Amino acid sequence: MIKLLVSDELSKEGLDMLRKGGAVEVDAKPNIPHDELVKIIGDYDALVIRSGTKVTEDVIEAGKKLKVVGRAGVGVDNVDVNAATKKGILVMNTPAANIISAAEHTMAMMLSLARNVVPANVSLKAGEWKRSKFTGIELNGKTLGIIGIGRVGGEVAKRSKSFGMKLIGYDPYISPEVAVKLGVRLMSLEEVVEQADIITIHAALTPGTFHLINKDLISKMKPTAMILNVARGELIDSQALYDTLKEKKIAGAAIDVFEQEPPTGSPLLTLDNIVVTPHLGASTKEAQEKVSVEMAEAVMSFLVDHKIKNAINAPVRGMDPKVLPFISVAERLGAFAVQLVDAPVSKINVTVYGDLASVDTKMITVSALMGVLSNLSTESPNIINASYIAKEKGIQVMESKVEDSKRYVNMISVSIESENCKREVRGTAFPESEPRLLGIDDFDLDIPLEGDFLLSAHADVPGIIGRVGAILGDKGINIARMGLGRKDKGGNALLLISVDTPVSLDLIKEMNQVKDFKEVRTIKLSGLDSREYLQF
Ligand SMILES: NC(=O)c1ccc[n+]([C@@H]2O[C@H](COP(=O)([O-])OP(=O)(O)OC[C@H]3O[C@@H](n4cnc5c(N)ncnc54)[C@H](O)[C@@H]3O)[C@@H](O)[C@H]2O)c1
Ligand SMILES: O=C(O)[C@H](O)COP(=O)(O)O
Repeated sequence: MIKLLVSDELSKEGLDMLRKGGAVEVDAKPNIPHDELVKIIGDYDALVIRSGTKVTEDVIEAGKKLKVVGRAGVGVDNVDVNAATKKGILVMNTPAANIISAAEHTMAMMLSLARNVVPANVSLKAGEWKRSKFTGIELNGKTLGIIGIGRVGGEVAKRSKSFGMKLIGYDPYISPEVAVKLGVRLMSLEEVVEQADIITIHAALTPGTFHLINKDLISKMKPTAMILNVARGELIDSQALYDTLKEKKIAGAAIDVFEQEPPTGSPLLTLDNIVVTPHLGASTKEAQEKVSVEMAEAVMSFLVDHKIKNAINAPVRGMDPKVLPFISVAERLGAFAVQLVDAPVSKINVTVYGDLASVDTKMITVSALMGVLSNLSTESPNIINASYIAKEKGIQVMESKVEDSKRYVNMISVSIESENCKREVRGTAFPESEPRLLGIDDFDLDIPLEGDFLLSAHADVPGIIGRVGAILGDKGINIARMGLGRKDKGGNALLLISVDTPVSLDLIKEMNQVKDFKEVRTIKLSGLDSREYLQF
């Protein structure tokens, strides 16, 4: 039975969905201490989390059976994605399910800050009636600086525009067209910080965005300006923010997220010009239902049907459907090619020809690599860790694209180099048919790319096929199909026989001694035939 652990609070709807059908045994242990998680994670195939659980390297190492980490939410900065990738563990999230809630919370924080809602509430409840003390500012006509104009930043832009705000922003990765559509004038980070009346941060936390808003930038803010952070605590240098607020060098801040959560003992909590909430951006009934249901669906369909959705560390995002039938072709070609070389592989070149040359073919390269590594590695390569394992083994991976595919609409070539040789195999997928092998080195063939083979390179002399047939017949090995290729009459020839039972290595050794045979090999693809292919 597949076992799944939920280690943060997940709404009932998601939990019910995970438990529906009984295919998966679900344990919910919200807020489990880290040490306890490390102790028990070895029993589980899947882990579902929110931002509370830290999926650090020790969790990944201890997760011997772990296949997937599902983040019910956006940020995966609490997951060591590199460590998961090395181990072939899929990491997925729900990229859009809570963004409206995060944007609405940003607006709530902005309005609350602008109109002193929180201190006025405290004052009135303490028996005071001080109206002028809490005079605020209008958002109308103010300049909002949005740093990080992705999903949440974009939603904040739309809402702020309807409040009559002028929008400026910084995001090194969005296109000018998207910014124009949102009505945001793009400028440098420094200019945004200097010109904005209110700054709101919505970048993802990455090594490159840690303390993006540092002491130097904070010192450039207008003395009347306010800053909001509903993204991640680590995006702002909180010591610099504290010093600035303490000295009243800016008007205020509204903070939902902290460098350390919970922010126990943080000096920020002692200031009266800051509004804080305990990471509530996604804490609405609607968002929690959506993230939990979406994550439950995605994790179940991965565990049960081998379908991947919203992957963080698999090369499937935006994959063209055209690529799909070629995934198993590439894997089989890789597995075939590597069995043609005897020395350690130093280089793999995957070339796509024809129609495929116009689309993203990263999945084809990774699949070919998986085929190669399935014969070289004990580490169970999959689409997630194949590139990492290849790098570890010092194998150089190259990809090329050629628009002209000669005779075929599409073709893939996998060539493998080792110290003393270079071998190449070519193949394709015809519509509604099994993968086909179209050639080996200089020889053209056409034979289904499945099962086990006997390959013979020999002199093009009469009687070879008969001799091979007799040897195999003698051992009770049935020939299923046969492909024959030669370049010049009387020169070199190649025979590829698809056999019903594998040919033993002893027989291969024996045949290599026979006159006229230059290279006899057995090639095994039968392990791949029974493999469950991932769908997207
Ligand atoms: N407080 C909450 O509960 C809550 C809820 C949802 C999301 N979040 C957080 O909000 C943030 C935004 O989420 P999203 O869904 O919009 O993510 P997103 O990936 O859609 O957008 C992030 C944007 O940041 C931009 N970016 C990357 N590097 C940058 C840099 N150096 N400077 C400026 N911009 C940069 C990216 O180009 C992208 O447009 C994330 O940090 C996410 O974890 C928090
Ligand atoms: O990145 C996110 O999705 C938010 O920070 C929400 O985090 P949460 O799931 O812990 O509320």
